[in-house]
Amino acid sequence: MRTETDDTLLSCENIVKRYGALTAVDRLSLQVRAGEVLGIGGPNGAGKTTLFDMISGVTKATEGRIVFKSRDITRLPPHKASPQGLARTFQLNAAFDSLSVEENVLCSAYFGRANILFPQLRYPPATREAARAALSTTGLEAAHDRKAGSLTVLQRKQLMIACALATRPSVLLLDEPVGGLNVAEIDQTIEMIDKVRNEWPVTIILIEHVMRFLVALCDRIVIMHHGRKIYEGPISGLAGDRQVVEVYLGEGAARRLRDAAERQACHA
Ligand SMILES: Nc1ncnc2c1ncn2[C@@H]1O[C@H](COP(=O)(O)OP(=O)(O)OP(=O)(O)O)[C@@H](O)[C@H]1O
Repeated sequence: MRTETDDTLLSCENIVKRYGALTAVDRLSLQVRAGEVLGIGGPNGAGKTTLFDMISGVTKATEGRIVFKSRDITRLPPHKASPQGLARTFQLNAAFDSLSVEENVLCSAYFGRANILFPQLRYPPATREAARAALSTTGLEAAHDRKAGSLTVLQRKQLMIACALATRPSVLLLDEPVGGLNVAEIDQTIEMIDKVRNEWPVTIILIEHVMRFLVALCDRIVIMHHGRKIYEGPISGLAGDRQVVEVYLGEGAARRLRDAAERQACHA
């Protein structure tokens, strides 16, 4: 069933990804509206990263169609998807360790923008401005000349987000942005994503297991299991969904989630 509306920015239509006999994503359909923050959850191996891989062109869908800004992007490779307005981060560090923070962000801002392998000695002013704004939003300005290899885990995650932002995306895909961070760092990242929302005209899709992060930021959530969508709706409905509790949350997490959603509603 198509539920596309006028403000649909990205649409996945019955997409499938098979790796040999394994079906990692199984006829998944999804619409993302301009301006929303959509969370994607689900157990390990559910197909969440594979979904991001297909949208960002890192891997090609076996079947189905991905439409972005009314254009079929199903077969676009990453260097062509990026200038269209799609950017992503990865679960693990994806920076050039021997380059500085600023050089990493400049490389990203330039990615896919010109038909030459190496930029001129001087980047165009628009590239420099995008890099500067991305460093400012992510709080990395003071670390701009540090080598990426010397950064803390939190700073590396901030750098991946800065690199993605510098491409000036319409849709930003964040793959486990707080995985491995402590509570204070998770709170700092929530503040940063809020800042991204306020300062950049961007729609965000994020994969995360940390429920308080999802509760704080997401307008809507999709839960995947064995490559399929088993839940789509508000976070407040998750703890009452029997299948989600059974295959993903468990009773304890469902209770904590209910409490967190109530606290969030009180503060809203
Ligand atoms: N390149 C690949 N070749 C073969 N199988 C793959 C490949 N990439 C992913 N898979 C398999 O596809 C399934 C879905 O993997 P995926 O990484 O998308 O899950 P996930 O929901 O992101 O899991 P996690 O929460 O652990 O990151 C898994 O069984 C995984 O082993």
